[in-house]
Amino acid sequence: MLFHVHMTVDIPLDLDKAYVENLKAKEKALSQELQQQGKWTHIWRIVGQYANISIFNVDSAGELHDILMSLPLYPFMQVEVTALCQHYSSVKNEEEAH
Ligand SMILES: O=C(O)CC1=CCC(=O)O1
Repeated sequence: MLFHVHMTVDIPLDLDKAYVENLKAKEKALSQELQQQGKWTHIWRIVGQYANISIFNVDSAGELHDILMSLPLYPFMQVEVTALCQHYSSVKNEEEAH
């Protein structure tokens, strides 16, 4: 199942800098692990915002939920999830679309 996920990060300015850098490093490591596994297939920075647009390819909505909850920066994120399915005009088959 494909999901479009819009993550907006808002970290309080008074948090300890080392703590924040550690969270970001953990976030990056987990994100890259999930990308290597083919579960987090795209991540794009939204220009001018501390936000990203990502595409996830997971087995279920529940799996996506668990992944999002496990993100180290999750407590400081607003997350909007949109479920995707194949458009009838798409020239790609479902596998290629991933
Ligand atoms: O910086 C962000 O957009 C938040 C984030 C998600 C994965 C990652 O490495 O950073």
